[in-house]
Amino acid sequence: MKLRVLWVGKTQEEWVRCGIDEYAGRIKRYLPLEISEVREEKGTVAEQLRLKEGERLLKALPKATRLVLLDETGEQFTSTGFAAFLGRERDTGTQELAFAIGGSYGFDAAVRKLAYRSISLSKMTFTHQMVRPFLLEQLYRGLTILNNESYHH
Ligand SMILES: C[S@@+](CC[C@H](N)C(=O)[O-])C[C@H]1O[C@@H](n2cnc3c(N)ncnc32)[C@H](O)[C@@H]1O
Repeated sequence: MKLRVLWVGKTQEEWVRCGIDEYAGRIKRYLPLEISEVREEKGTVAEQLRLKEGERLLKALPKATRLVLLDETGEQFTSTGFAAFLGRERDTGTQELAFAIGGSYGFDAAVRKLAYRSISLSKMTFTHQMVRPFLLEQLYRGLTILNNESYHH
């Protein structure tokens, strides 16, 4: 199974980029990972930004992908539960599992409609930039759990 992480807009802070690079590198020891970045839309009308960014996210998705949205209102997992979810996808023939992080205003209806699941990292709202290393760390943690390694306590 291949993992894909999609997000909207460039990573602005160097310290966020360091976290992304660190955990993306670690994940690649276990599974192929591709990061897809789509252009952030400029403007002030939230619906228009969501619509344009949604079109770009959908265009960046290969056809045979299972799409999981990162959303503060989504389903919550423990890290072991998330590892079990990854393991089920890996072991039941999912070719590619894609995790999408929305732009500053989240996702539009077309993206939500296509999604297979929606997951929350917390009931709190993070910036779309901060969620990048948080998600990658949880993917890495999940893969170490599946491999019975000592990272998770
Ligand atoms: C600033 S948030 C957008 C908040 C907006 N109220 C919404 O309706 O989604 C930007 C993106 O970061 C991600 N995000 C922020 N907090 C999150 C959380 N607690 N769990 C999962 N994803 C989160 C989501 O992908 C979201 O689309």
